[in-house]
Amino acid sequence: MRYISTRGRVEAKGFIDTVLMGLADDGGLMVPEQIPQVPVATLEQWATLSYRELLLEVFALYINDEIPREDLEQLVERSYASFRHPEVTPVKKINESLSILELFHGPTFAFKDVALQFMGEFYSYVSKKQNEIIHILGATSGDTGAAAIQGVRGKEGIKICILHPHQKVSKVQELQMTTVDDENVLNLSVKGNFDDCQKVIKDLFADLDFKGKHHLRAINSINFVRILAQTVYYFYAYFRAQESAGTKKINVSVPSGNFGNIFSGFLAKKMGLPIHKLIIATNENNILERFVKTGDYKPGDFKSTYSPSMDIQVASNFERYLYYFVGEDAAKVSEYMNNLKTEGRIVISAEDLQRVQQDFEALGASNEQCLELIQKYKAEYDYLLDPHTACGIAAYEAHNGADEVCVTFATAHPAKFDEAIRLVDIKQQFPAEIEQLFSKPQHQQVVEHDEAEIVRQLEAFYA
Ligand SMILES: Cc1ncc(COP(=O)(O)O)c(C=O)c1O
Ligand SMILES: N[C@@H](CCOP(=O)(O)O)C(=O)O
Repeated sequence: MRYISTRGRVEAKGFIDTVLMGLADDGGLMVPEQIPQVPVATLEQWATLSYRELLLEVFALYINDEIPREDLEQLVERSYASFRHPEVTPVKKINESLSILELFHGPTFAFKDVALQFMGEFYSYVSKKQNEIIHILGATSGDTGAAAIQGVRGKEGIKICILHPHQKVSKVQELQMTTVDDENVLNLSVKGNFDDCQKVIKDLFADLDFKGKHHLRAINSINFVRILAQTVYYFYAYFRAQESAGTKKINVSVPSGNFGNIFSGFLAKKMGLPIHKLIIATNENNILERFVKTGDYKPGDFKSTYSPSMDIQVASNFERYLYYFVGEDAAKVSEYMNNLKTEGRIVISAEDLQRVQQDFEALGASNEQCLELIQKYKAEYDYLLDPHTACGIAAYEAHNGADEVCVTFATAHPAKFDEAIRLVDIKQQFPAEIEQLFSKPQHQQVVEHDEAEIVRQLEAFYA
């Protein structure tokens, strides 16, 4: 398998080089040259595999022989040894039409651990095997940063710098990132929002001299390996839902911001997994909902909500979807992305919108809906939703049809977002791993939203 850029101006690469490249050198995102197809007979065989076995099968379709099978098995073992649940991502049945895929059993209690524990091991492997310098640079609205730091803290040959928006992440997210005292970790708390942080890192990755000089590597979902690792749990969730769905169609409802998680579902669907609808759940930052309903992709005003990890206007992975939407025409993607830059929007025709709506439904939940659902599910099912998952439930309730079942993704543990949980007078007990963070000293540099200042910090750190 070779990988190419959505903008068509990068020579095809193998898997390891694609991961090391992160953002494509022409500013696009890397995608596989062809999406591997999984026949129905293979899906039937995969249906009983464990999470780890499934991962090996999915990855085998994408990495050729660049990582020997035994090495991959060890990477997988090490990656998921830190998970607190033997199934890695268990599925809980809530009622006849709803199950919840719990993606928060990793070390930092959010879905990001699933891909980033693997990525930490992968970078460590490549650093040792190929003597590569790994200087990670990432942006976070709270969860990616915590998971990435946890995945590589103290690892030889690796340094990591994470930009997070100052005072716009939850207290637990901030503590998870900033109480780490390993010397290979730098936290920059940027006076701006997540979109500002993401733009800075995209600019720096697009500056090929800077990227090359400092050996910059990406951990955000601009990196294709993140997408691939997230694809595995779509298969796992589908197979669990299938066990009791009978003849009903299976939907997934996915709390979304940067469009990485749901794009992994789109990829799984394109590989042949017969998911019926991909339901995009956002909060009041509802650019994705507006696109699915009207065909107008236009960043709006940034809003701070109770689900801060999804406070995102510019959804990074939307470009990967566009690539498939326009029939893998890189010139057309470049034109659309240029429109976004110069005119501030991408508009598609009513006819094309119907194609979008064949795959996707969408809902942007309000802050009030989010709190109501946290209360309702606690009262009716004794299940405590985190506010992001509550947005997923709102979208499931709005869009799941009578002959359909839905797996809603629980993307974070409620303990990470106690600010919202307290508003509905629910007192939760923190897991010990989170409780102990409150007594630790924090390490972070607060910086202006100023690229030159951030560059100075990075040059000193990576030297
Ligand atoms: C808890 C949580 N839910 C949902 C999302 C949205 O996922 P994505 O950015 O992949 O769309 C994020 C952040 O990305 C998150 O941290
Ligand atoms: N919500 C994310 C935002 C970054 O998304 P990514 O999937 O591109 O890493 C976060 O928690 O940081």
